Amino acid sequence: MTEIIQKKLNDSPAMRWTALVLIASMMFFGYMFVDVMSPIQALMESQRGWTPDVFGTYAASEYIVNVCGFLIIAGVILDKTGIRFTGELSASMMLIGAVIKFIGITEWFQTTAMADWLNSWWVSMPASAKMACFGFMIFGCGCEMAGTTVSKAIAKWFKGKEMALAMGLEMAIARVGVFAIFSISPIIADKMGSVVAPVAFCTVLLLIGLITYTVFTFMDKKLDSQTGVTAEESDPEEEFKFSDLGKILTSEAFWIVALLCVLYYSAIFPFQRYGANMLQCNLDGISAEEASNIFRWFPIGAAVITPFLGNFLDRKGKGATMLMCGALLLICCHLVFAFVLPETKSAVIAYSTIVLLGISFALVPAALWPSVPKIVDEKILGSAYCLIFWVQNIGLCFVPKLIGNILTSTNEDNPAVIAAKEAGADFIPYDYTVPLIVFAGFGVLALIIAIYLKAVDKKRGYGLELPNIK
Ligand SMILES: C[C@H](N)C(=O)N[C@@H](CCCCN)C(=O)O
Repeated sequence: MTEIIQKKLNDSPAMRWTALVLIASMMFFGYMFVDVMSPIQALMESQRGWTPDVFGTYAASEYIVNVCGFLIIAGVILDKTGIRFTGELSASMMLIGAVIKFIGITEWFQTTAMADWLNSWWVSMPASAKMACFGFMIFGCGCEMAGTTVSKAIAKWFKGKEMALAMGLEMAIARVGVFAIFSISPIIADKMGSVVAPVAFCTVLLLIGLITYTVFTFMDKKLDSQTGVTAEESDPEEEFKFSDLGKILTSEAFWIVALLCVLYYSAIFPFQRYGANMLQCNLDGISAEEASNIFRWFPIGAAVITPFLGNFLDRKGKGATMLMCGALLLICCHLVFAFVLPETKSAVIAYSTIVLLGISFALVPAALWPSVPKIVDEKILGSAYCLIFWVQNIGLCFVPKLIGNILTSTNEDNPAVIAAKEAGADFIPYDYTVPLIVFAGFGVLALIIAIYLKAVDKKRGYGLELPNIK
């Protein structure tokens, strides 16, 4: 008897890589929007009165609704409704949040009765900042939900194929987005003479992201029709149930990965906020711009290396070992920044440590996210990703504030800082030793958990050290 083997859409490399480009575009534009204001903080202060404190509140607003439980609901939505609906919902929420933020910072909005009312309470936060925070909260819900949806979509399309490479490429593309917006946001603001222009530009890009994801949903529908997955045919046994959430939360492997994730990322993303300033404080006589130029090798280095490590993971495995190496590198880098750089003030050490930190930032994400499908069932993968993001978002929301407080309190008696403040200097030479030790401490805990994960993997046989390509 002749068996007819039907080729599925994702069996074609051209089709599955096209799908990746379409979904990664949405994240590329999303990551651009996240950081659109970061390089124009000084302009926001002069044009809209956003002090560093207002900026801190604005940055935290991205995560606050997620931390309050939205990501748990997002996981249920993702597993109940699937990647097509959730992706569209996420992209729409990102767009709606962006539009609110755009309106909030326009010249026109500042003249409205609503702005007068918003200015009448919590007066240290201007009306523009309150509206921007509200928009950023909605955007943040959409962006984090999109991040988990994209991971589930890649796991579906690349299962048994180049899954880690695809996840690595998606993250690399997103990091290029951060690099791109850091470069072009000040140029657009300068050319158009307003902080509104870069935000408007990124809002339009989010609309394009919604369109690219919509195109992907047609491809995904076709794939489901080929694999025979339709709403009517789905097996009740295979359907997501609320009790599955309990299964995830009582799984030891889930908590190991979630804790590793929050500890590692707490020493990365919050550090990213202070990194350029830390370099300026530790290297004598360099400007903020020169410090940023050194620091930008960090995300770009990670973007270049992540796909190669993803490819290595697909073919050779060694995921748990990669997590350990990444955490170890992180500790070494933060300790070099804390103790070696202030003594030597060497640009060579600064550059090489930034590159090494970039390698760490490639090793851990490249190994961490493709490991999740190995430890949880596919039907609860969306919830597992969302719950990991939820734990991680708690760290991302509060660690920047913690580091800010530590930086302020450990520099209260610093004569150089006191003198610079009294002179009204633009640049304050902070001593970053204690915050950097705290970052290294997160790395030590992440390393201990990574070692434990490797031991658990050996015992339970999750296959974290095995290649993905079968
Ligand atoms: C900030 C966000 N929650 C996050 O963890 N981002 C990861 C990538 C997660 C996988 C995306 N599909 C990152 O390393 O940027």
